[in-house]
Amino acid sequence: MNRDTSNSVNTQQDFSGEIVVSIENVNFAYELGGRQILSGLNMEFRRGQVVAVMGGSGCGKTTILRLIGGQFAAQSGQVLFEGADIGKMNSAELMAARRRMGMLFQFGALFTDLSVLENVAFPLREHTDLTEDLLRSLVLMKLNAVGLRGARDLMPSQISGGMARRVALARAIALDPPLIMYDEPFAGLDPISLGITARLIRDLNSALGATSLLVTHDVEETFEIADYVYFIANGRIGAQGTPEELSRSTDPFVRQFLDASPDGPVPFHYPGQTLEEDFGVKAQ
Ligand SMILES: Nc1ncnc2c1ncn2[C@@H]1O[C@H](COP(=O)(O)OP(=O)(O)OP(=O)(O)O)[C@@H](O)[C@H]1O
Repeated sequence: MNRDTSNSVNTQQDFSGEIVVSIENVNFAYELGGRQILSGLNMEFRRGQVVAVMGGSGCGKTTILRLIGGQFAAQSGQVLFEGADIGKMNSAELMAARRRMGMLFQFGALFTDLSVLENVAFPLREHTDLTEDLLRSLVLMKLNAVGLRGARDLMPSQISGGMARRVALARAIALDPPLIMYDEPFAGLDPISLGITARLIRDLNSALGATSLLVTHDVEETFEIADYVYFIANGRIGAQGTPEELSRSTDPFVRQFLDASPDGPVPFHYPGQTLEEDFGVKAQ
């Protein structure tokens, strides 16, 4: 399937916030493997928005986060963060840009030998010269925001998975970043923790006046909190729109996702050799 935005759910983003991240005509392939992962990709992330990036396994969602974080550079096109081209930054500029991005990785690992308080203090100790008193107050404010001020002295082994995710969230926002990127923030959470985490992502984004970029498979929770959703397929935007627009869509690609159907335009097989080439038989 080879789609672009022009034949997908046809909407214009009408959010007034300034553009924080802009992905313009990006083409990307990893050196290893050589397969084209992103092809002429265009996306915009505006201030104040919670934007979800969804799509099948291996379609390139995490790769998009890596290009924004500057871990990899696009072969062509631009990834702009606050107007500056991430791919052209030197290492000092990249470090400064990354300080303005909060990142919560899949299963947001905490440092197991540091207390909850010290986990959240970590980025502040790394990047600022705050006095101990000020640092402690800031950390307690972040822990308060995620409802875990009382858990400050516990070690990661003493808290639940849902609580650990909230501590990781507090750590991701410790430096008040204008951009927060979440890679599968709901993975492995029970339904209650999942709901709490989703609501926190929305509330923290509003409280910080930030932009949140969410890579996720969880349609229901995501559609509750996102302002805008991009569906990726074959390295391009397969569909985009507000959750309301997408929910009403009859596009087979969108429906396959929303209805979680195994059959549809999104292929089950990773691209590769044909059955005939591998087994010497013709597929029926
Ligand atoms: N460092 C790497 N080197 C080579 N290929 C890679 C590398 N990282 C990812 N890939 C490949 O790039 C493609 C996109 O990977 P990516 O992790 O961005 O997908 P994804 O949409 O986040 O998938 P999932 O939802 O399963 O996490 C995959 O086919 C993967 O095998």
